[in-house]
Amino acid sequence: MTTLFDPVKFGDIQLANRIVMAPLTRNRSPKAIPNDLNAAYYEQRASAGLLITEGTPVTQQGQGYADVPGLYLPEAVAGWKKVTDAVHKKGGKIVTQIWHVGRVSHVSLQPNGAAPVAPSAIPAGGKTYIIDENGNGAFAETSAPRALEIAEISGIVADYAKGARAAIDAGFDGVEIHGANGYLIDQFLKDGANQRTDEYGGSIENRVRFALEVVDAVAKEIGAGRVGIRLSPVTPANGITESQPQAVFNHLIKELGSRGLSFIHVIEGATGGDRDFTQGGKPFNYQELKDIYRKAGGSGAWLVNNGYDKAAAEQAVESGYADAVAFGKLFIANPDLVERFQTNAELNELDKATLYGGGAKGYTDYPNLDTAA
Ligand SMILES: C=C(C(=O)O)c1ccccc1
Repeated sequence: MTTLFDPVKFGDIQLANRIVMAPLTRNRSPKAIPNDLNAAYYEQRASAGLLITEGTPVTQQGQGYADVPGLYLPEAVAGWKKVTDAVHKKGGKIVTQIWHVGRVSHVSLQPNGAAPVAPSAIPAGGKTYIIDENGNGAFAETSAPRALEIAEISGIVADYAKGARAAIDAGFDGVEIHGANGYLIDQFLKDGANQRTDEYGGSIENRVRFALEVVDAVAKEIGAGRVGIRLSPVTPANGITESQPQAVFNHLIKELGSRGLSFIHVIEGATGGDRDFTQGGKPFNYQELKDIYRKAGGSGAWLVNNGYDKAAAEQAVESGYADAVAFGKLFIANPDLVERFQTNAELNELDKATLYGGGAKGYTDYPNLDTAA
């Protein structure tokens, strides 16, 4: 019987175990440049089967929060090299999550203070994290977006491919395309954010077009076996809504089945919240989604996430439903989560006050079993 501690292949990427660190924004890379503290943080967690870094914008236009690391400056690629070198020296594997926030941004973060872009001029609502006029981190309402002109879209698709190339140049083992949590790709997928009347809006076939163009461009650039995608069919994150999520994601996953991807990463329920949350008036069927993917020829690893503990993760893998499980908050507080699971050791408590922004406190100062002894 397969267990969490057995190796697994994510396309071209070989994992030593099936315990994955989920992407986690931590806002500790001033000027969007990864630094030595970031390298230490990821190195501490290198025993994961796979590290998926925090969301990494492919352009400044794709940046939605202050102090997140990017992939669009040469200094940032050099900064990421420190991270990948440190993780690889520990025998770890690491991919970066390539990201464009779309409407979830603020004019102070955008090139020339411009409006954020989106499929349609529909605000996300909610807040984002900026650096205020006094140089302090602060939460601010997201700015009203403008609708992308159709002529702009191919350029953004190319930006993802450039970002993926930069990721490989920075030493990453691959990329995860951020297609979840109400950001740009999710905005195109869902009818609450996408009310376009051209070939990128209206029908389900049109609304998945942008996601598939990004997948194809990134796979062409770095090889499909190094490309995963994160999806969140029913999350309400960042004000996103969809009236028929099962139909949208069944169609998308069928299209992804023929593309030879490394992995499919699915957030079940509301991101960071209720696993049973749904949209469209009926429960979402995740098993159906996976079955359609496999039936369509999808051989990528099936990675699940959101609120799993060790027992639930073991059940998901041992039953054959999931190939691996991603853990977010547990990896923040437990750098050696794999060893703690293996030895049934007590887990560190998460300090919620230090999740975003700041320095080593609540970032690189969580004890591992050796230091705690
Ligand atoms: C990248 C994020 C996501 O996917 O939700 C994110 C961004 C800011 C805070 C928490 C999470």
